[in-house]
Amino acid sequence: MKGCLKLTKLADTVAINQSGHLEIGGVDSLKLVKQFGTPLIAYDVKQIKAKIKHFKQAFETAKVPFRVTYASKAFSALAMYRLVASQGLGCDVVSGGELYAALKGGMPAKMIEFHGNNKLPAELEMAVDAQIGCIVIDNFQEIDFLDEILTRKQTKIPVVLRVAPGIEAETHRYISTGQQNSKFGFDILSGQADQALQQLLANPRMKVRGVHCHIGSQIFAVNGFLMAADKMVELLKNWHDRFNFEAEILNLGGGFGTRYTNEDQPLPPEEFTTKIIQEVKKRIQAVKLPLPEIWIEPGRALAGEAATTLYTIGSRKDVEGVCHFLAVDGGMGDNIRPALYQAKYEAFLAAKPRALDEQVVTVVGKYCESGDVLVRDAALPNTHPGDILAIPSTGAYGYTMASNYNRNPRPAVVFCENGQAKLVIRRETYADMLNCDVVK
Ligand SMILES: Cc1ncc(COP(=O)(O)O)c(C=O)c1O
Ligand SMILES: N[C@@H](CCCC[NH3+])C(=O)O
Repeated sequence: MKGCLKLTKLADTVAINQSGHLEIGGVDSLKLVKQFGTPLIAYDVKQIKAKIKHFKQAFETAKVPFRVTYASKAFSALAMYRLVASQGLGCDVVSGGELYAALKGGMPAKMIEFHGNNKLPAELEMAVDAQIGCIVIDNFQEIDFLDEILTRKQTKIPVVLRVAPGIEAETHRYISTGQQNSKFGFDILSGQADQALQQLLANPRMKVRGVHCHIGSQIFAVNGFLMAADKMVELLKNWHDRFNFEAEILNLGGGFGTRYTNEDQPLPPEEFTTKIIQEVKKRIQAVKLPLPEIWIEPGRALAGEAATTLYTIGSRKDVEGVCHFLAVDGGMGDNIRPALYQAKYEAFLAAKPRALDEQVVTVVGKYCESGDVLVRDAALPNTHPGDILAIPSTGAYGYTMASNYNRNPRPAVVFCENGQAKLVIRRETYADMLNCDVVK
């Protein structure tokens, strides 16, 4: 492959400065590397703000009551909670650890909702003590745990009931959650959801504010969301007629697909959201119920495309006709997604993003696993040890799913905006990694 045209079309969001280098939030990526080292996860803050604005605008234009709740499992950092809170968003948390971080990050307690299929009693107690906005009830055991806590503390909490709407989302089966055999939420068909609602309505300490569903993640077709909306409105009508229940909130979850490679063509957030809003309005009007607040929970769609990971290229292994491996100084410890979901990414050189491709290689990490692959069949110009490789769209489920496997430290994270870079998570040190080893 000699001097081929670039095989990959760079995303529109990739900025190139006058030196021809990749620029992130107005900062030269090579300068970032000099200052902070690699691997480095660099966010363009303006991109996050723009995504937030587009989601909100869809609701504002439609003039419907709403809340956009950031699914913080996508990227849980104090700086991120602070940023999304400053833009008027709430957040969802799925563990005591995320709840702790959200509160420390300045997210108002009332703007937090708590998800999870096995919330521990201690986590529920933490949520009750903080008086968060609502607990999303997922199963019968949780009702019992929560009831015990509320009775002991002589207090109340708003709750939302999560159901599995029986929708098969078109995505990887590991990240599909709305189908009947999902581990999340109450099943509708078997009558478990009815039973849960009746139990909650009879409990004076839990105020049922609404219903929730989430069909899965990295979904491109809006159809699944529309089907879920239909199912949920049908359920609300049924519950209104049978139990006199009026929902204040209809939460349709997150899962909006984003661009990792050229193959991904997501609808813009405002278009996607507008279609969902229209469907809910139409269905609610048809059954003559008052329109509840519509909530959505984007995670990846806010954080994913905004970050690029910068790596330093190291060794390579070529066996003609057999394999071509190019290794970088990170890997599955900072991005497990290719190994876990066969997720696809693109790569280019930070110093010359538009240079002609000369080779096709498998970009691998430095971890002691053959599955430690970052990009399969990456078309790249000729590379040399020390060159900086950029992998875009790494802002969601990268850092939060990172590990210390092989005692490799987690990378640093910077927020870049208007030509300024701010370190928001420092690089882990070898000493950090021994913090929990109590036998020295
Ligand atoms: C309940 C819930 N809400 C929101 C999300 C966010 O998903 P995504 O990051 O794909 O938007 C998830 C993750 O799949 C989830 O489980
Ligand atoms: N972690 C997954 C998504 C799961 C979302 C949580 N339910 C990913 O990287 O795509």
